[in-house]
Amino acid sequence: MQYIAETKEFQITEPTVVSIGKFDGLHVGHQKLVREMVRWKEKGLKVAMFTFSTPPLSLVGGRKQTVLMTNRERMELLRSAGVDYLVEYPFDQEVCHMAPEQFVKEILAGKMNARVIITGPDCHFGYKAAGDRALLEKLAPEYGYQFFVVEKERDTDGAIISSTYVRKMLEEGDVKKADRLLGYDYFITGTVTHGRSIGHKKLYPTANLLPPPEKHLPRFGVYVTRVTADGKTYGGLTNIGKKPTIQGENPVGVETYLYDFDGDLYGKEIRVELLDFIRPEMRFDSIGQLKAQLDHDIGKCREIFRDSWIVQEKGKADG
Ligand SMILES: Cc1cc2nc3c(=O)[nH]c(=O)nc-3n(C[C@H](O)[C@H](O)[C@H](O)COP(=O)(O)O)c2cc1C
Ligand SMILES: Nc1ncnc2c1ncn2[C@@H]1O[C@H](COP(=O)(O)OP(=O)(O)OP(=O)(O)O)[C@@H](O)[C@H]1O
Repeated sequence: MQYIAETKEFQITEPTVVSIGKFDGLHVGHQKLVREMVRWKEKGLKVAMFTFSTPPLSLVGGRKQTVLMTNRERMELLRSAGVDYLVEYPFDQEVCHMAPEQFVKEILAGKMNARVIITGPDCHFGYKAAGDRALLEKLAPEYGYQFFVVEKERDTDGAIISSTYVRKMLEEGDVKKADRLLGYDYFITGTVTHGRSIGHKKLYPTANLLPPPEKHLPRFGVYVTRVTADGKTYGGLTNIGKKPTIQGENPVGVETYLYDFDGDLYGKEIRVELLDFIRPEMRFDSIGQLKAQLDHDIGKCREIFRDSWIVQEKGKADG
């Protein structure tokens, strides 16, 4: 896949099938759209995604806008979905003020070399987001592309799947639903760092990671997780939050106890996939009480991994 980021100076010469959007999380609705695009490969088109690069922590209405995926994670998922070109266009004043027709002419038909454009029904682009499906349809003959709309994929209860909806489910701690909407298990990756060493002295040893500031985190609490570290997969129990039992202001951390692991992960990159919500993060009156709760949580969840294929299956697949 060719990754074209932070530049406006590019020209795709191969004919393409193009879509526009944020594609945050690449949920099952996005995946349906991408599958429709990939079908055009047999007709000789390359799959090209037009997205805007999101600054690491953008402010929307004065509120920090977190994302399901960092730009790098999105790039990796789009690559494995079969995308040939990923354009992360700088989101600046010029493009914000571009007339919709000019956007179609210069960017979609021009730089992206679109012969086919596929979007959802609510696609918007250009100045004041005035460009829409009607305009794309109208301009198709003039700029020599075919235009198709993919209907919105819905959840089993009829709700339209969107990145906003997935973020909301995570905020409510409903990771099972979020995972279903995403079509894969929501994950957080990062490098294992040193905590305050209270864990291995008084509690349990844990692998701590500080998530990137833009990463959307679920409700603070304890989650059953699958952890990949050093090419191996482990069952885990992960606390996401600020450890209110421990004095002082702690940064938001993702801290995992790994089952059947005895080793050192400091400095290594790990991937923590969220499978189920166990309980909210709580403030205990003493470390002793927190320890009693951890004994209980760890014991209870060991059963989940013993009875389940979750970790073993992944282990087999990894060879
Ligand atoms: C499974 C699990 C559940 C946890 N639950 C809580 C909790 O409810 N409240 C809390 O204050 N800390 C909780 N913690 C965090 C502990 O306070 C933390 O492991 C300990 O302070 C060690 O931190 P350190 O690695 O920085 O030394 C939990 C940790 C784990 C692994
Ligand atoms: N559920 C869905 N089914 C099919 N296509 C979808 C679905 N959701 C979004 N799309 C399409 O994917 C493209 C990228 O959309 P975008 O990432 O902006 O959507 P979104 O998930 O609805 O995000 P947000 O919640 O931020 O509005 C658009 O063409 C959009 O219409």
